[in-house]
Amino acid sequence: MKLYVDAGNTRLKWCLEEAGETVASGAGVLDEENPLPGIAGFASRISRIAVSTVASEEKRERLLGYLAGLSNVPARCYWSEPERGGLQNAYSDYDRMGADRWHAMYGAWIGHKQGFVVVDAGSAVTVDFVDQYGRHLGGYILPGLQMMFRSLKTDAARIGFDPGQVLETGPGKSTGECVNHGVAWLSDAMIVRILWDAQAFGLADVLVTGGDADRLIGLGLSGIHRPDLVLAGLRAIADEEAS
Ligand SMILES: Nc1ncnc2c1ncn2[C@@H]1O[C@H](COP(=O)(O)OP(=O)(O)O)[C@@H](O)[C@H]1O
Ligand SMILES: CC(C)(COP(=O)(O)O)[C@@H](O)C(=O)NCCC(=O)O
Ligand SMILES: [K+]
Repeated sequence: MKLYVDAGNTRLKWCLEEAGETVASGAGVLDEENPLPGIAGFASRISRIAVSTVASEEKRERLLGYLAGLSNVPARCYWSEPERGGLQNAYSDYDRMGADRWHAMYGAWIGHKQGFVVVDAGSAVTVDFVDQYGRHLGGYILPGLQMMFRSLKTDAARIGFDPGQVLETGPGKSTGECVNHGVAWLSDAMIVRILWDAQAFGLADVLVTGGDADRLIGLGLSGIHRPDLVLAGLRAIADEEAS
């Protein structure tokens, strides 16, 4: 069985694969004692461990320590690359790109050769454009939903509100509405712009991943929901490296 781990800034996602099929999957939190709840029963059958992470070095080392205690198989971390299988990274400092972005793009590239946008709505939101020739045209990094709520709460003394999963974008008539509608309104504007840019660059597909993907889709981001996109790219790369 092969274990794939996507450790983001908020949550860790994992899946176990055998003969090309996902046999188990789950999510956890890196800071917790067991960051992969549900994995223990499978530990003795693990034959490969591949990790994609954007967490701090300290957290990554703690994760590797946990994995070393779980299985004798050494865990290997996979990072951003300049090129793979015709997909070309736009960064000249390619190793500065978050591994999750590269793995998500590669996961998309495998099945979407007509050009695509990857929108990863995680702790931060990332948007990456790839054309039909596999050229990464570049991307954007924006604050994520919880990050925006947190900064409004902590950096302004008189903005009191309960953050909500609000899809209402009309002008607010209370602090809570102004914040919740405001954040939805901002996301709505981003969505319009993503769809506009996808068309302007001639990209056929929009792939949406990350914990807040449903929210963006609910706000009108018409795209393909691929919750597993980072893991799919990581899996393909680890397979290629092993063959
Ligand atoms: N069970 C959950 N725990 C934490 N955040 C969640 C959960 N479900 C959805 N979310 C949303 O997902 C976002 C984090 O997405 P995720 O893709 O897991 O992030 P990352 O890859 O940065 O760890 C949070 O901002 C939050 O709004
Ligand atoms: C932009 C990110 C924080 C997104 O990670 P996430 O919010 O999904 O945990 C991550 O991809 C990252 O740390 N990137 C490094 C900078 C870069 O990609 O240019
Ligand atoms: K992510």
